[in-house]
Amino acid sequence: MSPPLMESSASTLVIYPASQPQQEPKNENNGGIVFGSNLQQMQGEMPKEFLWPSRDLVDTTQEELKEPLVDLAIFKNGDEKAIANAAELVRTACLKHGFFQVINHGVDPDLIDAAYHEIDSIFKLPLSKKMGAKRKPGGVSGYSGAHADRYSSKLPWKETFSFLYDHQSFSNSQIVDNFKSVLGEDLQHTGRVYQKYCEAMKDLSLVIMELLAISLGVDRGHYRRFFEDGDSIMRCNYYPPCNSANLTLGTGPHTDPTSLTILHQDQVGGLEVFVDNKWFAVRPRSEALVINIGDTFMALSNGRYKSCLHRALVNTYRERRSLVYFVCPREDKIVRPPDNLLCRNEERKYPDFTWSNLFEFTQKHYRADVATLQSFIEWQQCSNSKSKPSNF
Ligand SMILES: C=C1C[C@]23C[C@H]1CC[C@H]2[C@]1(C)CCC[C@@](C)(C(=O)O)[C@H]1[C@@H]3C(=O)O
Ligand SMILES: O=C(O)CCC(=O)C(=O)O
Ligand SMILES: [Fe+2]
Repeated sequence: MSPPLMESSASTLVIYPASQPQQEPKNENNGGIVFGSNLQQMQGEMPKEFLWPSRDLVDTTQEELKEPLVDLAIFKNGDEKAIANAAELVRTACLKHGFFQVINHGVDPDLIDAAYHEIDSIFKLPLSKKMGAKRKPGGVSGYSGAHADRYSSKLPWKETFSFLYDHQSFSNSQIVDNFKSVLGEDLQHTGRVYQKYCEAMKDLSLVIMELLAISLGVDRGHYRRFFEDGDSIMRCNYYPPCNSANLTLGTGPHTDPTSLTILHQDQVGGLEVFVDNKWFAVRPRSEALVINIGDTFMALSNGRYKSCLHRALVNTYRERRSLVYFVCPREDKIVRPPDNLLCRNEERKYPDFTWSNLFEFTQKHYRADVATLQSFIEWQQCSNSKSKPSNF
């Protein structure tokens, strides 16, 4: 029996109750919502699973944040005074909200364009093909339609495709191989584009790590060395247009559990950051990359640098895309601030943890939100007790 479609006129998505509930692990949604961009636009009332509480929706100021634009050309010129000035800009932004943008970052604009082009190659695939590449429970890699297999409420109005990037892989075709195996030979070129994109992101992330170290006054190479052998995550986001855009969110309010996020958004706009108790729009700048501090870097700086609280709105008329590279350490690395960051008698804000533990927490026990790190620390502390915090 084929599933009854709740579909209507032109373009973007279909949502249908599945005919048979599938065997899903605990916390996985059995409601049968399937969200696919290449099918038909649902009309009428918004399914209740996509409704977000008004406290998460309101208060957008429409104002743009005057965040610093950090010019990375200084690293090419080697002008130490300019580097110190840039580090000061970064420090001020990270102490306050954990967000800045970089220009002259060295990533080829044609590569960014190609990466956008390949977002379409992925999401315009038939739904059956995308479902064949579906993320496995407990892992982050693969296709996800509205995270409907994981959650049953506050579904994000988006499709995502994620994959891991091992900084130290001996193979220079790890992503090409991954695309071929999960999406087929036809997506080989897409894999090649993202292979190059991730290589460029890795190089850039290490430059930013150096700038962060300078800005915190620790050994300049400390964070660069810490992340050199990391295991990062690349995610392509596709947000279909939504005729009830004011009732839902593309990505709900959250801080990234990862270390540093390097994000490019298209010209539609929708990314917002929370500063001084208000949501501010981040103006899309094609020449810039957005940098967010994540929870793991907040811990590495002993809480000095704020993990950036942000969200993504959807648009009534236009589809939106973003390219997100989440910088992560190697999974078994102990996350702890460098000794020479801590002043005499300064208390540690967070106990030691490994990235693999925090990652697992976000995939198996907790839906990343505005309080992930604190909830993780409490969970770790009482991991032998029965009352573990959970927001599932
Ligand atoms: C460790 C991770 C959890 C998320 C994927 C990676 C990096 C960022 C996280 C995420 C994007 C933060 C917002 C909520 C989330 C559920 C999402 O909307 O996609 C998060 C990711 C996830 O668990 O899939
Ligand atoms: O699409 C965006 O602009 C934001 C996405 C985001 O915050 C995320 O994927 O973590
Ligand atoms: Fe994010």
